[in-house]
Amino acid sequence: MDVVALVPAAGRGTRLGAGVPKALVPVLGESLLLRAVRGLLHSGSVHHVVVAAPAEQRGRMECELAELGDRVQVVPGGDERTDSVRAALDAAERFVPTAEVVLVHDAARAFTPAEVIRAVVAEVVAGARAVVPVLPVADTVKRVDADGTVLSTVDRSALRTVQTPQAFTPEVLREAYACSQDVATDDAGLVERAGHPVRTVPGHSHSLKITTSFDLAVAETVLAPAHDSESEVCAESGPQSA
Ligand SMILES: Nc1ccn([C@@H]2O[C@H](COP(=O)(O)OP(=O)(O)OP(=O)(O)O)[C@@H](O)[C@H]2O)c(=O)n1
Ligand SMILES: C[C@](O)(CO)[C@H](O)COP(=O)(O)O
Repeated sequence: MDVVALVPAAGRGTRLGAGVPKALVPVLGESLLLRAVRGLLHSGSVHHVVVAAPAEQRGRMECELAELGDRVQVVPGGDERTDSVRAALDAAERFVPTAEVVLVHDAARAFTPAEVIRAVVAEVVAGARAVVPVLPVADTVKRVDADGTVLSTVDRSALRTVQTPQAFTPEVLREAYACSQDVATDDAGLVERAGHPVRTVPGHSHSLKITTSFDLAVAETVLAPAHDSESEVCAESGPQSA
């Protein structure tokens, strides 16, 4: 099965406020972008990666990823995440027309464990057309009005927070993007609007989206050390396969 991952990395990182695009922010000496793309390829389930970069940072991101070889392409992204994914999807059709599974994975989720990547791919290989990793909601959730007064307490038992990588058949993702010019907060949202069922697999706390300076501190002290020691063990025991 030929698997391509699209990596939107064209965001500004406004909430992090690092002064450079978030994907280029280093954690223990390596950028979020390099960590995210290498994690996909080293999972053993992903064969090609198309990165959507800020247009003016395309060359810099190509240099950042050069060590990973020609299985990685970098294209200009867009103003919204959805625009960046659309640009990467168009490019993937040219670079990897043979792909049978397409993942979409935030560069900001640079510490996603390999087992999550392998799980979403396996679910599509097993017949699902769209798959997302999810976690249960740990806090009580309330609906509030514009003044901040509580309207109701939501039943959280059926609620899940959603991560990436999200996995699709190429046909379903293309159809979802062709059907809609809307901005969606995730890709599965467009697939849902196109009327297709979306399956879930367990997500992971280490797949945290690095959004704020607190998240970056968690990455430096917890996620990167754990990920780096796990990678050393995997390197010693050889590559994994899908
Ligand atoms: N126009 C955009 C906006 C976001 N992204 C990417 O989408 C992922 C998830 O977005 P988020 O974490 O919200 O990143 P930013 O948009 O950079 O964050 P902020 O809203 O704080 O600026 C990131 O890898 C980001 O680079 C993208 O490719 N193109
Ligand atoms: C796609 C996503 O990571 C799923 O949780 C998330 O919605 C992206 O967040 P953003 O702040 O809307 O870019």
